[in-house]
Amino acid sequence: MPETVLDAVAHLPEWPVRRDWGIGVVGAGFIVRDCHLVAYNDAGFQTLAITSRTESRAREVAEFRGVSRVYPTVEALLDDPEIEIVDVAVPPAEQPAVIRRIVDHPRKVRGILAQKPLAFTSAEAHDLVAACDAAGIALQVNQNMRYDHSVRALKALLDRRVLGDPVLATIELRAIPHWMPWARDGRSLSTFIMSIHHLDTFRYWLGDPQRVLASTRPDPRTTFAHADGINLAILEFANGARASSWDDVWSGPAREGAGADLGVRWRFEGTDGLALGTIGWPAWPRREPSTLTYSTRSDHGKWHKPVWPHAWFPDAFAGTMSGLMRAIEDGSEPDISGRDNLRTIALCEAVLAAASEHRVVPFAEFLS
Ligand SMILES: NC(=O)C1=CN([C@@H]2O[C@H](COP(=O)(O)OP(=O)(O)OC[C@H]3O[C@@H](n4cnc5c(N)ncnc54)[C@H](OP(=O)(O)O)[C@@H]3O)[C@@H](O)[C@H]2O)C=CC1
Ligand SMILES: O=C1CO[C@H](CO)[C@@H](O)[C@@H]1O
Repeated sequence: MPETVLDAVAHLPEWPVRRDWGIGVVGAGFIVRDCHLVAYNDAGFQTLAITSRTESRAREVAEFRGVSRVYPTVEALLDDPEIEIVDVAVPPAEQPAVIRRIVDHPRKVRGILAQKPLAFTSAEAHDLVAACDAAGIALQVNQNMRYDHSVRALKALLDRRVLGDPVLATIELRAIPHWMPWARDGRSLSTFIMSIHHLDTFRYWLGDPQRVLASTRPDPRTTFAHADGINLAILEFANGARASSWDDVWSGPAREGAGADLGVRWRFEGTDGLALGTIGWPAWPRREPSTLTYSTRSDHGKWHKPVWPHAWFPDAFAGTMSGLMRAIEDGSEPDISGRDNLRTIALCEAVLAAASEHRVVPFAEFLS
């Protein structure tokens, strides 16, 4: 049996050699102000400049978080010779055009960290990956649940086969995302904005599935028109493993006077062991660390309960940036590259098709 005790840093990112790569940020909204810039400051990363659609908002965020340069446009930011990495955090419908402006600029930066979803269709995501390739710019996608500390620690256990052969993985989200105004204009609501985190996490833990089953219904609280609110998905893998996410963005009338039972719980069962996790994000803005508890046949009923102070929001945001910096240093493909993310976008497409057409969808149908 493999050693069942996790090493003390299994839940953390591998850090780059240089932490002072010059970062320029596009967007000055919630996620930049309260997660990206906080996590980068904590990690010792160097955010040199920011630009956004509304310059005054960029200026406010820059002053609040200590970013010294504010530029009126993406192009002005790209003209700054010290900007090596561009961190894009604009609404999904705006993102492809911003990435194309970065790629088309005469001065080529070394890397782009794009938000999830990379795009709302596979075709657009493919175009963006090809454009970054042609420009020689490394593209990383901010699927930062892979850097949630419980999710990452489980991956370390799986890599060491501590739990044996994978049997069943589940993620149960009973939480209420704060949908931004831009969320109403997309092709999809929950699938491409929230479920994408869990679908990507299943790919990180288990690889690509063979088939997808799914069902969706609108969430009774969300007043704007949407098809995919509450999402139930089942993934079938070639090795026999199954994964299922219940993305319950309604969670009952918890905001309307009923008692609330909110949380994100996951569970992974293998032939030799069982792991249970929680993701503390629903407590945001309170920092609630994610947790992991696991036990194997050789533990004779005892549980391992590593404890750490880190939380998905904001700490995991340093991990995805770190992955991009390491790839630039090594000249290798980023760990959550645009190319890898095409498969997560394909999985979102498969879930949407399975749910809306009421059929079992082969994953390969959306790979091209
Ligand atoms: N990985 C994760 O865990 C998370 C990812 N996200 C992603 O981050 C992105 C931003 O979300 P969030 O911060 O919540 O949204 P906000 O609406 O709070 O912020 C969006 C920001 O982008 C700016 N913006 C919009 N269009 C452009 C443009 N064309 N060029 C430059 N700036 C532009 C807005 O400017 P203005 O001030 O004028 O509106 C605003 O500052 C989304 O893609 C979302 O999916 C969000 C939460 C978590
Ligand atoms: O990725 C995400 C996770 O949480 C956010 C805040 O509720 C969502 O809006 C979002 O886009």
